[in-house]
Amino acid sequence: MRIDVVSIFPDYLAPLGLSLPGKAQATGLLELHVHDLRGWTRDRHRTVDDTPYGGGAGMVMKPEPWGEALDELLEPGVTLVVPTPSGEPFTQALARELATRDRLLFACGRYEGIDQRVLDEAHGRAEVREISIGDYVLNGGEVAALAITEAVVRLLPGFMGNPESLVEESHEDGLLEYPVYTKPASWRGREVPPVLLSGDHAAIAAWRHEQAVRRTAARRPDLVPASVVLDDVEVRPAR
Ligand SMILES: Nc1cc(-c2ccc3ccn(Cc4ccccc4)c3c2)n[nH]1
Repeated sequence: MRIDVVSIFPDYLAPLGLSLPGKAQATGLLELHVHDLRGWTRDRHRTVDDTPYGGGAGMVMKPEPWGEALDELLEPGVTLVVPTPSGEPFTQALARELATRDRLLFACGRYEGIDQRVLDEAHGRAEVREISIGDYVLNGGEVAALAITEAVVRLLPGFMGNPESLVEESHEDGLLEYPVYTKPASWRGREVPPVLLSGDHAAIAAWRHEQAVRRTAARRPDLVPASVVLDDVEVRPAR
């Protein structure tokens, strides 16, 4: 997979060269290119923003630099990913979908966002996904680009040492992760649940599933499948 990121803060994406994406780059499974949007400005001050039509606080990112950046980078077969507070929710299912693409191009906005005409024009010639990583407001798209990239890259075949670890993890089966333990068996007077030391793999799997269902019911009732009934778990109604 090739990933391109356009931002006015390219250094913000430096962490992509480390840890998981870093390893993937080293093994040639991921090609990462980070670009400074100002490289597509034409004026002496390298202007990327201006006041909003219709008034209001803040500034809006000008269409011209983005238009020229996308002219160069949004080639056929590239999926444009635009982080935004008003986007479709980023989920594990969406991460799996994006992991099937050959190329992703992240347009990281700042200020109050990117002139809408840039996105409208892009829709006419590419797959454009406007994505929110949560119901909170960031100052720009870079943090979202880092999060989406990490969630996608770890799903690509060959990137994770043990692909088995992807199968039973949080949200893959629609449930939250069960609690995990490691040595020592006793720590500050707290013991590891005995079933985990039993060697009974069927009992361990059953215990882990029940723990995942209980934790999901308690913390994310919105994720609990309707078919599951738990008589002794307090399920707080969704707010
Ligand atoms: N999940 C999520 C994504 C973002 C996000 C993404 C890109 C941008 C570009 C500018 N801003 C700031 C902004 C604040 C308010 C209204 C509109 C834009 C961004 C925020 N916040 N939260």
